[in-house]
Amino acid sequence: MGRPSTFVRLSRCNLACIWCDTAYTWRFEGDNRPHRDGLSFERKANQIVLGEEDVAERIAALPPDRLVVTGGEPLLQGAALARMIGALDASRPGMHIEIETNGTVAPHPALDHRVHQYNVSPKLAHSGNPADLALIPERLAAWAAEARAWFKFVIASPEDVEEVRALQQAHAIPGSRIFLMPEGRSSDVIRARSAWLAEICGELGYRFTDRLHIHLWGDTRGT
Ligand SMILES: Nc1nc2[nH]cc(C(=O)O)c2c(=O)[nH]1
Ligand code: SF4
Ligand SMILES: [Mg+2]
Repeated sequence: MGRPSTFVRLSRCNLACIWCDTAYTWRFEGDNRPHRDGLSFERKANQIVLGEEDVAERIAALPPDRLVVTGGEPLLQGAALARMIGALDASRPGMHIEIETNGTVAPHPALDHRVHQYNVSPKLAHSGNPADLALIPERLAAWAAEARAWFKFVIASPEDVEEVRALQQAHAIPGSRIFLMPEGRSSDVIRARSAWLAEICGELGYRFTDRLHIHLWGDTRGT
């Protein structure tokens, strides 16, 4: 948090979280999966198609030496991402590459060896996703065994933490690689939840993480 980074936000998601703050990446016309806002987004206005070389050039032209690929679910486009990062490596070697993922998709092998860090955010029951789509046991076990993977769970109420503890036990996730983050799209909600969530993290030995971008810029796009 706080490190200048270039973000690439990829369209489409295989999950549909009720509180998703980037529903414009997936809830296009005709997609009626439930979402708290009930908004539907015009695909043409919210999805642009760029070639891999073009994306690499745009990243190379920006100052940060850290790239965060997010979404949507970026691992749905793993092979294309591998080619994009290959092109980027030719023009800007040494970039630190992070991938954010909901943890349901295995990274494409051609992509995997280029990644320095995975930010894995499995979705709990309060996301509204069916557990058989959101929590895939062999995937969770694979991320738990992957030293580059850091887990981040979105928490709306103290009861959600019980679910984290059960997943941690069931899949042998090291507690030292677990972050808890409040659910919320405004500073007020995040601050109110941070008060009890930070205490719980202290008690259980998890890391707490804030949502700095919301405090700085609010729930806006491009941030
Ligand atoms: N409402 C809302 N709260 C959140 N807290 C963490 C989120 C995330 O993107 O991980 C998130 C999100 O996407 N939406
Ligand atoms: S997995 Fe992420 S991008 Fe997909 S719906 Fe959930 S919060 Fe949104
Ligand atoms: Mg998000």
